Amino acid sequence: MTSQFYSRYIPPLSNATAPEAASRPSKKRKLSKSITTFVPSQEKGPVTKRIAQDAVAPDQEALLSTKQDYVADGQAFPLRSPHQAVLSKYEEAKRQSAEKLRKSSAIEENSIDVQYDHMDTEPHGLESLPQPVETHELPKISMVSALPEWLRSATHVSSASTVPFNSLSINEKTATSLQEAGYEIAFAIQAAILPMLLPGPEHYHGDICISAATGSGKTLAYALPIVESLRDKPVTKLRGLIVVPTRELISQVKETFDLCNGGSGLKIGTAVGSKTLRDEQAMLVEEGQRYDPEAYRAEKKKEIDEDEELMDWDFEKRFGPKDEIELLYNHVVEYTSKVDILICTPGRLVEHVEYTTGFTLEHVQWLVIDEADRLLDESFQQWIDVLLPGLEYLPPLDPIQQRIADAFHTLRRREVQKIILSATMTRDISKLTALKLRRPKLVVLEGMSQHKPKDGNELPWAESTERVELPTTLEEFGVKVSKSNEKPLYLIQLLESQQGSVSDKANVKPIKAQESPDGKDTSSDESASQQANSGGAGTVPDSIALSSTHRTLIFTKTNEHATRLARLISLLRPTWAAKIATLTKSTTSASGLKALSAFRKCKLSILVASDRASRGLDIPHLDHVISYDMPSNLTSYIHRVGRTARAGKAGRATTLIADNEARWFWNDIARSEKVGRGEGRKVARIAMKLEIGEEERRLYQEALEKLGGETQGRHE
Ligand SMILES: Nc1ncnc2c1ncn2[C@@H]1O[C@H](COP(=O)(O)OP(=O)(O)OP(=O)(O)O)[C@@H](O)[C@H]1O
Repeated sequence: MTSQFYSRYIPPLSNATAPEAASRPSKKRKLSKSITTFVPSQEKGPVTKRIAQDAVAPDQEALLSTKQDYVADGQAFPLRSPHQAVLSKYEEAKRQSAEKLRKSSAIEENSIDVQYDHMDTEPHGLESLPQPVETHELPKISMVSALPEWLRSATHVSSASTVPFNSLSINEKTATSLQEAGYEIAFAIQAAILPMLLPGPEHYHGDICISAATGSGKTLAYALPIVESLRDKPVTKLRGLIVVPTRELISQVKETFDLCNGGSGLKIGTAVGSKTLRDEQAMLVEEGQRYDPEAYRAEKKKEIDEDEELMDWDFEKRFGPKDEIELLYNHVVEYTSKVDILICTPGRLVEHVEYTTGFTLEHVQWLVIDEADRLLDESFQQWIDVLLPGLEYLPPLDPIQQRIADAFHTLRRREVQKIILSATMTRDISKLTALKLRRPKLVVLEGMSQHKPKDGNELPWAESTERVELPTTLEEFGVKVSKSNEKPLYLIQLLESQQGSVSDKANVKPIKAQESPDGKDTSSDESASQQANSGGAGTVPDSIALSSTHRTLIFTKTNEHATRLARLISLLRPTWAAKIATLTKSTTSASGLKALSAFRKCKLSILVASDRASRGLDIPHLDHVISYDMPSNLTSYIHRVGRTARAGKAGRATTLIADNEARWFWNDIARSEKVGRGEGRKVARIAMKLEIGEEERRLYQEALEKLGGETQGRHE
């Protein structure tokens, strides 16, 4: 309405029609400039007046056009100041532009009318337009201060604080079996955790999260107290539940439990998924019968339930026919657990909770989640949502117990001791909250390195809990690969370099990283290649045999890459073929375990694996980990290299770095402030000059073609 009103009354700009023009909301107002003019006043002394070019009242305009007087508060004042000349020029310019505007307005009049009909504009005076309220930037909150108190105030354990096992209150039989296995001294994380979990004055009443480097002995830190607490239980019930991410880890964790179990008679079971569910069910739950006339009568009443029939039908379809047991008169079926402790993957656990009749979590007292960050990252059939209700479930009391409970207002609550562990423990509170931890405590194993950020200040104590520690005995190297299509040849040369006697042929030489005062690594490719040994064999070194004691674990980015790389190595070095195996997600459980076992026993020298093998695997005396493909992130790097240099032993980790990966690797891995390394340790650059002759190159091409043909054949 307003705009229509204005459009109808907008006259062409002229002195005579100036009143309407002055009050019309002009599109050009946006462009208007304010001019401050100094005007002397006879009565009040000098006054300052603002003139808006397009908002001049008609009477003012008329006066202004005389170039003699000026208007203030509706009154005309003669201009007498020394600025008169300047003002006159301004007035002349203004007059000319008003003239121009009038002409163009006359032409555009109609169209302006149309535009104004549709414009929702409001008249506006000279007062300043409302501006957005100035906001003050909120003070930055550090990530650490946003964490709950228990995550900020972790208990820090020095890696030097080890104690003999016999100083801890553990059973004599357990101590003996540990001693027989060569375990005399409890590692630092064990020395810290065992008193918190074993009965005694230092026992901690609450859940414990543990962040400690790879190979620091976390498995024993939880296995030992669980066995100690359950060893005297007269009846077998499922009381301990250990959840790990992979099948390979299950058998490894079981070995540690077996070690602690010496003479306790506890039954330790596993749910791996390598057997059929039905076979596994038979191993976990015993079906028997109990004399109970009352329950028998109740059972009879609810027989032939349609829902039950449907459930049974579904069950049989999926798992095969159910074994029916012949029930004696006045007897009911009774299920009992065949295991005290169960080690399982989350997927298999969910299947047993959902489909195994008689499988119950109602007696579980210990829950361990190993490699917690990985398990919490992946939902695995919402395993936590299936698990936790089972751990919170309270069986109904019999009438007498119920009356006593009511009389004393007893609050019934399950107290399951939860232990959450990882070398790269998550501080993601949303993930940890899902575990419903009770009075949680975070225990962090510190490295030997005293971390100092680049500015020389000590990190705030809490912030350092974000760091991950690498084993202090680990040596790390980075090898630049100039041409990524020759990466397999670099790998072969690297593998040959470690076979003792041939090391001098391999043309490998560590380069001391040259650190500039600002911490930047200045060692260039040029300097690297200059320092490299220029000699080389230049022929096909097919006579080089793999050392029978030296083992290398090679990581690739996918299962497919691992399989192809293992095959390519075999094609390039046929004499090695019998000493190479792969471990990937697609490897069957049985063959994976077989390969691992052979690798552990040094029957295999090279294991090519995907990241499936990067978590938790313990291969004693593994010499070398090679990241053939770059790890996807820092966490993955930490776990990969952590397969070596375990339990205080020496170990090496080498990463092959393509040109486009170099910046990320050196900045985010090698020089990351989030990583704690042993005193004075840093990732060393290795200059490796590829020394291959024409014959080797030809063989390489042939091998690639053969591999390509095989892969194609597989996909056809
Ligand atoms: N007190 C000890 N004395 C000697 N060896 C030990 C002791 N405790 C553990 N070990 C050995 O140390 C190795 C590493 O232990 P473990 O696998 O528990 O490490 P971890 O901290 O769980 O590592 P990761 O984070 O990689 O899973 C194993 O070979 C184990 O047998």
